Amino acid sequence: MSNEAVLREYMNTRTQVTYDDIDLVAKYILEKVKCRPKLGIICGSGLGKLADSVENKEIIPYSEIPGFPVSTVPGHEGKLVFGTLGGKNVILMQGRSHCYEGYPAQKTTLPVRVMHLMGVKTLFVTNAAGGINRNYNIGDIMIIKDHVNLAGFAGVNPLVGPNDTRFGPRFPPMSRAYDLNIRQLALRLAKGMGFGDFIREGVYSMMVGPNFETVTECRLLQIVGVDATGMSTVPEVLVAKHCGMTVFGMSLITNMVIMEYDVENTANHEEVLETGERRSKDLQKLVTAIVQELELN
Ligand SMILES: O=P(O)(O)O[C@H]1O[C@H](CO)[C@@H](O)[C@H]1O
Ligand code: HPA
Repeated sequence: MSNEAVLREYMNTRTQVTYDDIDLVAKYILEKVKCRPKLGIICGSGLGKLADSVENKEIIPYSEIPGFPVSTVPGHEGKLVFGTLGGKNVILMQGRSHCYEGYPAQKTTLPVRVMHLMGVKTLFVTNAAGGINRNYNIGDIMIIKDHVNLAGFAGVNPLVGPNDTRFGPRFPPMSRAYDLNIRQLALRLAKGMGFGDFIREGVYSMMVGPNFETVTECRLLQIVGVDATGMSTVPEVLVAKHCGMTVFGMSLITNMVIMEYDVENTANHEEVLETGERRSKDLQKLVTAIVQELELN
């Protein structure tokens, strides 16, 4: 059996993935590409077109990477795209996996730890989300200033389990998860591009899904100060902060959640993908401009 096959079989049988396992995966990927990225970008539902802005692409499908979770959801292509964006070396995840697909939170976030061991210091997370804030509109871009880990209230947290301090501390702080400097930069650039009418800053919450929320759940989220809700991102941010990364996040408001009982319309994934398609050029422009101005450490 080739070394690659041995690694694949080994990773597929792991229940508790260790630091050394993740290091093997990081080294496996680095052997396949020339690019050495300092910035990672995760593309949410229907937002994979961000990869169109990447130059000098080197692509690896997730299915070829031992131990990598493969997304089963439409709108998540499942490719790692390396290259340059805004003059910086980046690794872009064209699609993500989610806990509702049946993956434990530790597995959905494995790519973040892999990026960390590959030398990535800054992580951009993007997602499609339902608007809770009644002042928001479909197509708004929300810079994430904080999150509520509702999944965590139910015990879904990728940091549960033995802690390896080579990644980070047992009790990581989470009060300043989303980098203020990048948020301010993004806001300034968005306004400069004429996006002032649809750029927002707000709080994201995550429930596991896969069902969309009930009316009362949405009303509850509104009461606690949530502006937009989804089924991803939070586990990735927890793992990224745990290993000391700088994090920046944006939600595309793809639909407004249903807040009235007994109305006919319902949330649906098709609308989510359509809005992603409609805003994809603006998002590409904004992300590229932010990356261009960013000082990466
Ligand atoms: O969070 P991303 O991956 O953007 O996807 C969002 O869109 C899907 C629902 O339409 C859910 O997976 C939700 O989390
Ligand atoms: O309304 C929503 N709820 C949860 N996740 C979502 N992802 C896109 N829209 C939504």
